[in-house]
Amino acid sequence: MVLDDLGSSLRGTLDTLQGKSRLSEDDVEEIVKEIQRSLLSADVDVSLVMELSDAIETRALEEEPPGGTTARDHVLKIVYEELVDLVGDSTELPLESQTILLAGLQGSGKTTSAAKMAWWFSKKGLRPAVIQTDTFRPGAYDQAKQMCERAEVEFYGDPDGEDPVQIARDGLEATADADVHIVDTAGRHALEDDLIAEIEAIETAVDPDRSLLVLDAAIGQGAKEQARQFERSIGIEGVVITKLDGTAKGGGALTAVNETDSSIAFLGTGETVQDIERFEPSGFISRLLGMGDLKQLSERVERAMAETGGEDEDWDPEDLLEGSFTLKDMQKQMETMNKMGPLDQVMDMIPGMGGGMMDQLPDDAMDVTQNRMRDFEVAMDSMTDEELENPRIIGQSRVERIVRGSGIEEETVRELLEQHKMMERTISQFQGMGDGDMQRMMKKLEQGGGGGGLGGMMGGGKGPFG
Ligand SMILES: Nc1nc2c(ncn2[C@@H]2O[C@H](COP(=O)(O)OP(=O)(O)OP(=O)(O)O)[C@@H](O)[C@H]2O)c(=O)[nH]1
Repeated sequence: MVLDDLGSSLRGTLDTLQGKSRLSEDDVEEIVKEIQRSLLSADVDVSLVMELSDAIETRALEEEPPGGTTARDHVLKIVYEELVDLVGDSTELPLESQTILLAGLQGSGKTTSAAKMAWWFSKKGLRPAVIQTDTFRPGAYDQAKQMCERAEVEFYGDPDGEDPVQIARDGLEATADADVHIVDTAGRHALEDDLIAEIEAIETAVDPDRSLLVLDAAIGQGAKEQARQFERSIGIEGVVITKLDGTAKGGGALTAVNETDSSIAFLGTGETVQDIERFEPSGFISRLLGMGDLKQLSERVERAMAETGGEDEDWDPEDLLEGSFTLKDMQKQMETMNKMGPLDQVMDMIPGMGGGMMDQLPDDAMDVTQNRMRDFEVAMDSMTDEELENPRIIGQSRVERIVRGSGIEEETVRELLEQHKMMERTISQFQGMGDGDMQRMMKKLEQGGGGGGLGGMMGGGKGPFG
């Protein structure tokens, strides 16, 4: 993901400041060098890098750390603030009726992003429609239609149409009842004159409230020229950076933002329609620096809760804080987690568990965890309602029956029961807490305490990463 290397190398450098209360010039020089190296290797424009590193250097040397602040925290705060400043605010996107035009080169992810954005607006309670005007790439129509079906949003396209401008006009008319119109356009391998002429004509026809440039995170310095041309022809209000789930560097996209004097609107983090995040500078940089992103996490939890809770009227997540924590509750929690997306993305958002901690995990740790969760679910499917409600009654003979019924190894079934006990203990600590206690607990989490719950799922019932 963008500047990923910056996060881990910076953490390493900052760790050498542990215990110091003041920064020396050498310390600052070392940190600034590390930041420059990471940003340049992530394809961030040289002048941007110099601007940022100068600002960090000046502030780190001149600003007095507030009393009681360690040198490490002081410099971390400065780096955080300057990076937030570098990536800029997110593109303004009022939750109201609007027309959005998507532009970009072939394969940048426009069609995928159109469906994802429509899904995102639909989750915000608006009625979106995607209009596909790509008459250039065979297959674009079917792809857009299928993705919109998956996103459960309205779609307009004309597989036999030859004039993209006419399709755009017809599309706006046919979907007049929708609030948000997202107009997808054709891409080309390179910025050719006919692509520019076509998109200008579409822009004139649909008169969008905002035009967004879709950029693959893998784009390097080429982003600059591309951004400049699109800016000149249609005006760019925001950038959508796609494929951030890959190994791409992302620095080129930051350059494009700077070049068009625009901002980042959305981040694409996978191939399915839900893999989209609204760009939030502070959360994004926190995550990058391994400080978690509570806002994205709570959005995901809420969405997943709405989906899992909605299917089962007997289950209310709030009950967790009252009655006993049963295996059924645990099963629901696991379903919720599955709906939240890949575990590594989720863990990155948990304060104290992202960044540095993730780096220490072996690459296959996440697969193991996903497999473990699947095994747990299969084992639970072989339990009776009585056992799920009251796991304490599960003795040796019941364990043997579950093993026979599910085909899951006895050791795994026992691990599941252990895991449940551990989570039950954690939940019981939350029970009976007042709001003030809750806030203190959240604060502790923000400062890096793990705890049971989600983290407890990671290890063999021995706590986070055990
Ligand atoms: N991993 C990953 N893949 C993505 C993401 N966004 C798009 N893709 C993939 O990138 C490829 C190209 O995406 P499209 O949406 O077809 O790109 P496009 O810009 O519409 O392409 P044209 O219509 O040819 O201009 C597809 O295989 C998508 O599945 C993302 O955020 N992550």
